[in-house]
Amino acid sequence: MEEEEGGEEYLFKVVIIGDSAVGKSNLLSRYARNEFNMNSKATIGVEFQTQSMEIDGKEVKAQIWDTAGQERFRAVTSAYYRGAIGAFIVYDITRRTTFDSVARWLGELNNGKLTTDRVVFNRSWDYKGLEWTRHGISEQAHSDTTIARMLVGNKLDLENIRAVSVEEGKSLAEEEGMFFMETSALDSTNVRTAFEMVIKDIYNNVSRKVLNSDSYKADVSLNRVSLVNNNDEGSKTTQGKSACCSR
Ligand SMILES: Nc1nc2c(ncn2[C@@H]2O[C@H](COP(=O)(O)OP(=O)(O)OP(=O)(O)O)[C@@H](O)[C@H]2O)c(=O)[nH]1
Repeated sequence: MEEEEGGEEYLFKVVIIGDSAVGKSNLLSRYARNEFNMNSKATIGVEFQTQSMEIDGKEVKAQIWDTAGQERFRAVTSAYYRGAIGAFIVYDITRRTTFDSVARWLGELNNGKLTTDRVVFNRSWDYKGLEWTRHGISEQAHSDTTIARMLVGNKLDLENIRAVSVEEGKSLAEEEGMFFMETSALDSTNVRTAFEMVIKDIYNNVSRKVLNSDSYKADVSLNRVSLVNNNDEGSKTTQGKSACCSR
C-alpha cells in the first residue's frame, strides 16, 4: 500500500459497553471533553465522539461509541458493534451485579450475534449521512473475536463501598486475555490512560499488519487508511497479552 505524502491517517471504531449506570457516558465525556455529569441521563441508542491522537507522527482517530446499557434499548444498539476494532467492557466496582454481567457482554462480542444484527441493520437502515460510512467502514464485516478489549472497573473514587475486589477484576481480565484497569470518571483517575492504552494497542497491531495483509482496507482515494478488523488472525495479537492493571 502506498502512503501519500503527509496524509496517512487511521480511523478506529471503538465501543463502550456494560450495564446501565456503570459510567460509560461519563468515561467518554471525561476523556473527550474533560467533563463529568453527576446527573447524566441514561443513553438512548448510541452516541459517539471522535478523538485524535498522534502516534509515530501519524494522526490516529478513535471514533468511540457509547452504547446504552439498558436492556430496552439493546435491540437497537447491538447493531452498532459493526466495524468495531476495540471495546471497553465497563462495570461499577460498587455493584457486583454489573461485574456479573461482564460475561454476558463478552458473549455478545464473541458469539457472532452481531453478524445477524448486521444483516438486519443493512436492510433496514440508511447511514449514508454519517462520517464513518464515507470512510468505507460500513462496507466491512469483521470478526468480533479480533477486537482489542479492556475490562474497566469504574467508580474507583467510591472505593469505601467497593463490592468487587481488584483481584477479581484482574483475574477475570487475565482469564479472558483482556487489559484491565480501574478508573474514576469523577476524579479522572486512569481515564486517559485506559483509552490511550487501547488505541495504541490497536494502532501497533494494525500498523504492523497493514503493509502485509489484506485484512485491513485502505481507502487511498480519500488519502486515508480506514481500518476495520476483518479476519481471525488479530486475536492472536490483541487477546493474547497479559492483563494490565494500574491504579
Ligand atoms: N462516583 C462516581 N459516579 C460516577 C462515575 N461515573 C459515572 N458516575 C455516575 O453514575 C451515574 C451513571 O453514569 P452514566 O455515565 O450515565 O452511566 P452509563 O453507563 O452511561 O449509563 P447508561 O446510559 O444507562 O448505559 C451518573 O449519576 C454518574 O454521575 C464515577 O467514576 N464515580
